Amino acid sequence: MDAVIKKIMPRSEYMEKPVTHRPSQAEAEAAVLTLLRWTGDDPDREGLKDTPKRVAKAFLEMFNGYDMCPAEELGRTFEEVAGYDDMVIVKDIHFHSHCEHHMVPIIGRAHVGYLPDRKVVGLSKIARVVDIFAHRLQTQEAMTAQIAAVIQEVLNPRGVAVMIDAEHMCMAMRGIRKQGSTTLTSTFTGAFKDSPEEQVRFITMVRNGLSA
Ligand SMILES: Nc1nc2c(ncn2[C@@H]2O[C@H](COP(=O)(O)OP(=O)(O)OP(=O)(O)O)[C@@H](O)[C@H]2O)c(=O)[nH]1
Ligand SMILES: [Zn+2]
Repeated sequence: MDAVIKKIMPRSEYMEKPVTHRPSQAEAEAAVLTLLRWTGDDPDREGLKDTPKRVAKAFLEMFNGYDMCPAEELGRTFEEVAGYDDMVIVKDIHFHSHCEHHMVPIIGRAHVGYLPDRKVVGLSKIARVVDIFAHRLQTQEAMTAQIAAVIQEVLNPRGVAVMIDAEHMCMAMRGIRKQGSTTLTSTFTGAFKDSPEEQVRFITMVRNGLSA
């Protein structure tokens, strides 16, 4: 597995744990204090006294995707699946991310399918990969492509399909202020890319829960 990860790392930096040069906790707290002042509030008042510390801690949790390697999650595979080689879809994977433009939430659901080539991966690992990428600053397009690419490269299935349906709070809370508008993105690789029928089957199964 290490060899596989090493092989893909130079090509796909986002698949490894990105190198980060984090500031100190004190620097992070000072930055939050500045932003509190930027809101117009008084950072010295009782209710805000511990907020810089809490926000710095919350950031470590919400952005823990920078400390994890999505390729590693897909390392353990199973081959004893009684010859099953048809589509596997994990749908409705709810996630919270943050847009890289405004650092406000993206709330959505990912649907991930693949066509196994002899081996399958634990279902939870697909959701873990979604979470790792979600816990980094994102655009929806990049997140969709990254999930598909890491599954394709590490698992090497016959094809991968990823669809994301998400609401961007930067469009709801500010700016254009459109509530309830959602964005759909999809990436298809391998047999999904080559075959419109496989794409339709994926979309139908995601939408209906059953194939047509
Ligand atoms: N393509 C894409 N755009 C995004 C995503 N998240 C946020 N955006 C958009 O990024 C754009 C940034 O536009 P800018 O004009 O640089 O910034 P802005 O003045 O804050 O834009 P407004 O949101 O229109 O007020 C906006 O149109 C956002 O809607 C995403 O995941 N994908
Ligand atoms: Zn945004």
